[in-house]
Amino acid sequence: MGGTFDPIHFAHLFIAQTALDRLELNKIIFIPTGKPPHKQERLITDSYNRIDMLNLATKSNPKFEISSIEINREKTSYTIDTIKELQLYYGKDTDIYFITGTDAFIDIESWKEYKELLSIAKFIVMTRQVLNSELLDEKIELFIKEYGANITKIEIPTLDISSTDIRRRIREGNSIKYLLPESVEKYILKNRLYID
Ligand SMILES: Nc1ncnc2c1ncn2[C@@H]1O[C@H](COP(=O)(O)OP(=O)(O)OP(=O)(O)O)[C@@H](O)[C@H]1O
Ligand SMILES: O=C(O)c1ccc[n+]([C@@H]2O[C@H](COP(=O)([O-])O)[C@@H](O)[C@H]2O)c1
Repeated sequence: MGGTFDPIHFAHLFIAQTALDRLELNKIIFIPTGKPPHKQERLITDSYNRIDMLNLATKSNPKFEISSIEINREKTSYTIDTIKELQLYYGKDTDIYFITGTDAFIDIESWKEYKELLSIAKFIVMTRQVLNSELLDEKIELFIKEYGANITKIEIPTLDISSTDIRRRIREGNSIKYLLPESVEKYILKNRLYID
């Protein structure tokens, strides 16, 4: 599961656990982006802080792992490069799924080499609000027909949590309690993240 995770919050953890359960996966790998292709207009928090928060949030779940493969890449993080690297590492007999929310997936045609990506990677797409669900379904159908894509859409209860909202709350001096794990909340306060 790729993401900026700036910071990780309960919706991320919930969709990861839902994917794990529904598809009976062996594990979830959280892959924080190094230089995200679609978020270059804003300054992303240092990768070591985002990794620290991921560690705190996932440490109680033995099926959750974190990978630094995108962080360690000098260049922009593209999902196609990540999938190819993972496929090489785990071998052909391992099924690898890329987990994403519908808000990210609906723009996949703007991703690097998206046609090839859709043909080599399996996707798990989690519903998220702010979405034209008819358009999404049309796209999924087209991708399956045109590129032989393997896409599993999972309907989840709407979770109105985002990293953007959490950062805004901190800037405005509001509480972020119950939107993310307490250990992550404490880490953010201690390290004075997102204050300006
Ligand atoms: N509330 C949510 N419901 C469903 N999917 C989510 C939710 N929050 C994040 N995701 C998905 O998790 C992945 C990683 O998300 P990301 O790290 O960009 O978090 P975000 O909350 O969307 O961040 P930001 O607000 O900074 O854009 C993306 O595929 C995104 O669609
Ligand atoms: O590969 C691409 O071109 C590409 C473009 C946009 C987003 N992604 C990936 O999609 C995931 C979710 O992105 P985001 O911006 O919602 O955090 C994250 O792993 C990004 O690297 C990938």
